[in-house]
Order: sequence, then C-alpha cells, then structure tokens
Amino acid sequence: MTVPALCAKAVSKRFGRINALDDVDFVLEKGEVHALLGVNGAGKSTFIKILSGVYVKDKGVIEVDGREIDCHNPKDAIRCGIATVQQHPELVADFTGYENIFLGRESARASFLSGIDRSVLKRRGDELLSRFPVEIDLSRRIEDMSAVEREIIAILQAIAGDHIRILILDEPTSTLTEVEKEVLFRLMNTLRASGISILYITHRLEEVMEIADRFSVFRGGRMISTMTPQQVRDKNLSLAELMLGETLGAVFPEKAEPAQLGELVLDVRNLRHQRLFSNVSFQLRRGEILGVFGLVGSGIDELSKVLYGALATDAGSVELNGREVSPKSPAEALKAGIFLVPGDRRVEGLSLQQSSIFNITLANLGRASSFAGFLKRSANRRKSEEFAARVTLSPANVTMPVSGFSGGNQQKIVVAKGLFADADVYIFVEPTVGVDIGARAKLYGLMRELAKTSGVIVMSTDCDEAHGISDRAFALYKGRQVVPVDRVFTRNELLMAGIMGDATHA
Ligand SMILES: Nc1ncnc2c1ncn2[C@@H]1O[C@H](COP(=O)(O)OP(=O)(O)OP(=O)(O)O)[C@@H](O)[C@H]1O
Repeated sequence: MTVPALCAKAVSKRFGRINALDDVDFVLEKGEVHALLGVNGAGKSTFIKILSGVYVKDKGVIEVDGREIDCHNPKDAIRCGIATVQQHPELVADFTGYENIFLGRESARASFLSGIDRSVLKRRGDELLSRFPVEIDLSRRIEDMSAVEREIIAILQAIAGDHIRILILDEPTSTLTEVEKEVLFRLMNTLRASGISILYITHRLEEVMEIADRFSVFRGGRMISTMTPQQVRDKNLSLAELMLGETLGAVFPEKAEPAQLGELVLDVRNLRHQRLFSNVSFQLRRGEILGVFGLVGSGIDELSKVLYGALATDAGSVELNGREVSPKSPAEALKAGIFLVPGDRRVEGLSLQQSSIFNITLANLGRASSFAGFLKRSANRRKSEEFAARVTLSPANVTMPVSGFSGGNQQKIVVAKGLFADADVYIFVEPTVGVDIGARAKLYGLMRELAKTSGVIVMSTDCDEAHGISDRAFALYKGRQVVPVDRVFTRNELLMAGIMGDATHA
C-alpha cells in the first residue's frame, strides 16, 4: 500500500465556544487534486490554516509521507513540504515576476537585498516556468499582470522550493474568467502529473467535477464524506445538497410581476467614463432587479463606481427620483440614497477589526444616532441583531470583530449594512464571490426583498447570476452596452452579448 502524501487523524480546533473543527480525519493521496467543499463557516479555511501552520491544532495527528509533523508557523509547514497560496496572494506589485517568485524565500531575499545577480534569477525563473504549459513574460511587473498571471506567479513562488510535495490553493479561481481558469487547470494538471498533491478550496461546484480526482465535504466543522466525481455522477448526487445536508430549493427567487413595478427611481443617460465605457443608458424602477453582465475589464466595475461616486463621469446624466445627482464621493452617494455592496468586501466594504454592530450602523449614522447626536446603543444592537438574523449570519454574534467571521459571512454583514442603510437604489457588484450555494440562494432572496421598496442593480461577471436574478439585463462588452435594456433575452443571448459583443450569435 502506498503511503498518502498527507493524513490527518482526529484533528480538532476551537475558537472560544465555536467548534471550528471536530475530530477531522482526512487523506490526501500522492499526485491527486483534492477539493474541499462546504458552506461558509464549515471549517475549510481553519483546516488548511492548520495544515499550513497558520493555526495550531488543539488535538489530533497530522502525518506527511507517513511521518508525524508538528507545525507551529508557516515556515514549519514549508519545511515539511507544504506550501499554500492564499486567496489573495501577497505579491509585490512593483516587482517583476522573476523577483516575486524568489522573494518568498529568505535566502533569496537576503541575496536580493544585497544585489542578487539578475541573470541567475532569470535563469532559475525561466527553468521553473519551462516545466509548465503556460506562457508568461516574467520580466513584467506584477501590477501589469492579469489575475491568472498573478495566481501562477504565486504558485511558482510556492513551489520554487523543490522539496514542496503538497500545494494548498484557497479559492484560486474566484477572480478568474472561464478562459483564465483553463490556463490554471493546465498548470494544476502538470503539477499533479509531477507527483505534487493539490488540496484546494472552491465554491464553484462545476469545477470540482472537471478538475478534482476526489473531494471532501465539510459540514459544521466535521468531515462528512470523501468521494470521486464519478461516484457523484453514478449516484446522481447534488454537490450542493451534500454540502448543505438538505435539499436545495430554487436558487433564484421569482421574477417581479409587471404589476409590482413602482415609480422610476433611477434614470441613467449616455454615461461615459474615459475610454472604459460610453453611452450607457438605462432606467430602473422600484420593484425590479436589473442585471448587468460583463467580463473582467468590460467596464462594469467602473460603471458601478461612477454610479456610486467613487469615479467621476465625463459625460451623461444620472437622475435619482427625478432629480439630477452627481455624487462626488461614496459618502455623498449614500446620502443621496445609493448603496453599493462592493465586489471586494475586504478593502471596500468592512472595517474588519470592528464589530458587526459598528459596521452595520456605519451605513446610516442618522438612523443610528439620537437627535442630540449620540449613538442609540441598545436600539442599534437590536436592529443589528434583527438584520444579522435576516441574512442568517453565523455565528449570530454581532459584537464579535468582523475578522472572526468566515469569508461568506463577512459578505452577509455587508448586506445587513445595506438593509440598515434604507437606500433607494442598491448596487451589488459580484455579490456572491466566495459565498456558498445555500447562502447564495438566501442572498438572492434578500435582493428580491430589497427590490420590493427600492431599485436593485446586480453587476456580475457570472452570466448565470446576472440573468438568473434579474427581471431585465444588459451586457457591457469592452465598455459598450450591447443588449437593449428593454428586450427580453435568453441566458445565451446575454452570454454572447457579454463575451462576443453581439447577442445574435446565441
Ligand atoms: N480567528 C477566528 N476567531 C474566531 N472564530 C473563527 C476564527 N476563524 C474561524 N472562526 C470560526 O470557525 C468556523 C469555521 O470557519 P472557517 O473560516 O474555517 O469556515 P470556511 O468553511 O472556510 O468558510 P468560508 O467558505 O466562508 O471561508 C466559523 O464559525 C468561523 O466563524
């Protein structure tokens, strides 16, 4: 019998009263791609953080190549042959690919600072890259690279130590397009063929069927089962239901009936921002959800920022409730009644060291304060608890710092903040990145609820999302609005509009 690359036996970890991992047994075979699945808060990140030495387990045994290891920090893990690429790899933006690949290693850093021989760096970088079927110009700086190029640099950095046998990837595809994902999968396949075992977290279930040899499902801190994609096909199982432990209803809520539509709330005409988008026009009524689909770089990010006052517009007009507005800052937009649920909640949406109460009430200080300007502490707590329950925050603890919540639950706090803000228009940008399928269905339900009294815009690089959640939608293709907004379209038409710039190819 071959010895597995990694074996965990009865591994447990608590955070205060939370049992984040409970007696987890897990086996990673040599040269396999093994996916970790689970709803938000299931314990996936805690498990990989223990393997990569970020957290120390409370009890249990971890073996690498049949030998017990005891890691107390990431360096210990790397010494044991385990390298990890975080969800948002920390690369040095103004350094080249070559420099970043070898920066992670202390010895390289020392020689780097003392003026390393660039030709050595280049030779070693080229040699490393030549082992993989991907093409990247490593002499470019990280800030000029695409998301997938950065991910690949982070992986090359992780495996640059030749003794690395286990590679852990945390949601590596969450910011990648379909085409970029295929590039990453090619790299993963080559690593697998070279005998490296890959353990990776994903919320994109269709990927598991495509790339994983096996997958393990975590639920409530326990490891529920390990299976192959073939077993899922043979038994006709649903990965989402395995994760949830219950049957999943419809992911998207019902569309709005025409009779439910209220007055016009937002009227956007011929909006333009530099060369990133131009001539964007649409109207939004209370009671409806408008979807905007576009690939990364299509201009949807900039469009949301213009609407929210974070970027200036060069031409066009925006009317909110019949009055022209041109917010100069996000604070002004919020005051006017436009609330943005941003794509990157880590940097744009939340103060991570503060509690949920603080974060939720920040969105509407007028509502959170008394006439004399004092914060209404007990009322705010009650309201925060009410909104936390509506977004099914888990754990339902509104005083805990936001940093203690899992990624998906942090996204729920941003939405609770939106509920408290009581805005006329809600703009969601990439609302479900990193959010599990069960919580996603609940978030969509909340959007529909918000749309009962406000107008909602959902901007997404995921066509199924932009189409599934919306009553009407249009696509942005290289800054151009493709689908006429009043036309009823199919999902394929919207997809073609967003990726080809022409809906008629569908
Ligand atoms: N540093 C921490 N302090 C307190 N509680 C924590 C901490 N890290 C994780 N937890 C808790 O442990 C549980 C497991 O969280 P974990 O981040 O491992 O989940 P996850 O499956 O990775 O979720 P997600 O998909 O949302 O990232 C959650 O209840 C979470 O709130």
